[in-house]
Amino acid sequence: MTARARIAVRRDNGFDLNLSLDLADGEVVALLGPNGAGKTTALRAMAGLLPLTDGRIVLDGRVLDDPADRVFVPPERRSVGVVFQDYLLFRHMSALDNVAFGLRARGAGRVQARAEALEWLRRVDLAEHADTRPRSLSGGQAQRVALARALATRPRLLLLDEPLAALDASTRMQVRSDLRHHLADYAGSALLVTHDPLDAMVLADRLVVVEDGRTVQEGTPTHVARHPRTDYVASLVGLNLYRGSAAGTTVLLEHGGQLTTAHPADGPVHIAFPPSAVGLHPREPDGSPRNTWPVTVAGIEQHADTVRVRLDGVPPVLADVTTAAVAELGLVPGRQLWAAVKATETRTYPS
Ligand SMILES: Nc1ncnc2c1ncn2[C@@H]1O[C@H](COP(=O)(O)OP(=O)(O)OP(=O)(O)O)[C@@H](O)[C@H]1O
Repeated sequence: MTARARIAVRRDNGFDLNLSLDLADGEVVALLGPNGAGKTTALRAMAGLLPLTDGRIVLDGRVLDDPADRVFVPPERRSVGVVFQDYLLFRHMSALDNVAFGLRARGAGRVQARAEALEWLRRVDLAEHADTRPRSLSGGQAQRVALARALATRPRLLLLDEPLAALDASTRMQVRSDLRHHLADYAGSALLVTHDPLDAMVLADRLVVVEDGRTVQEGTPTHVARHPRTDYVASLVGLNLYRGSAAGTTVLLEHGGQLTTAHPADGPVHIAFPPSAVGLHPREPDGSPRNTWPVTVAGIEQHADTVRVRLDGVPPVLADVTTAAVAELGLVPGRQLWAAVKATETRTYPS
């Protein structure tokens, strides 16, 4: 285990963070949660930018913060690299000097620091921009300089605070994929703070979902996606999630309606299916043993490749459709349709 932390921090406004985080060697953990959940607070505590109120942070067997024992190792003496949301590059320094800075601060000589910095810029494909100042770099390039700077000191723990948030959608996809490769090559552990589920799903080995200062769910992305425990997690990973009571393959939903599932169960369950599993029809579909019910379009949102349609009904449901279907079905708020979901597309698990 590289890092083991129990983080308790109380902020001036009464916000109270209390979570445990363990990170194994080479593991990428995403801290996922809505605004104000406490993700950045947790990351800042790990970095040493915010002292713990209570708890303990241990990295490679070394105690970094333990208020009860009056131990506090300052940020520059922790083997921790940080990539901030806005990168915090030094504007008056070239890309090369930005990367060399951390190495210099840790005692490397000027020539050696610059040589190593250049090597890191090469790894992130930016050697030709070594002399460029941050303001002349694109968002994606600045992000890579920030990553190179954080990795150059070979930290045991890499902290990334919304590392893709400042990028536009198309750059983001590419940088996300690059980042995934860099993280795969990185031997230490990484903690990624994000409120973007896709970043978390793509980049992390494990998700820790935080709401209001507490962990609400933890697990591999697949597990969390299939077994979301809260509405937030369900909507986050794009799942329709209902609580209900199962009797065989019939689930009576807590807030009305019923669904048929392919997997018999008994007692309280969660039942979930992805928005992509929901078919929308102008009239009641006949024949097949499906779940069908009348719905009304409540809202339409354009996503990367699909359009997500929010539908009122019993139960309410999210459906992902193609842009073509929006026109074909005349999808506008208020439009009445039928939703259909195959029993085999649903998943149930004990609640
Ligand atoms: N510098 C600060 N001083 C006092 N309270 C703060 C400070 N920064 C944040 N907080 C409070 O701490 C709580 C958690 O904020 P934090 O930034 O950690 O959440 P977050 O999950 O990272 O949210 P976001 O996704 O918006 O960055 C909030 O109630 C916030 O108002």
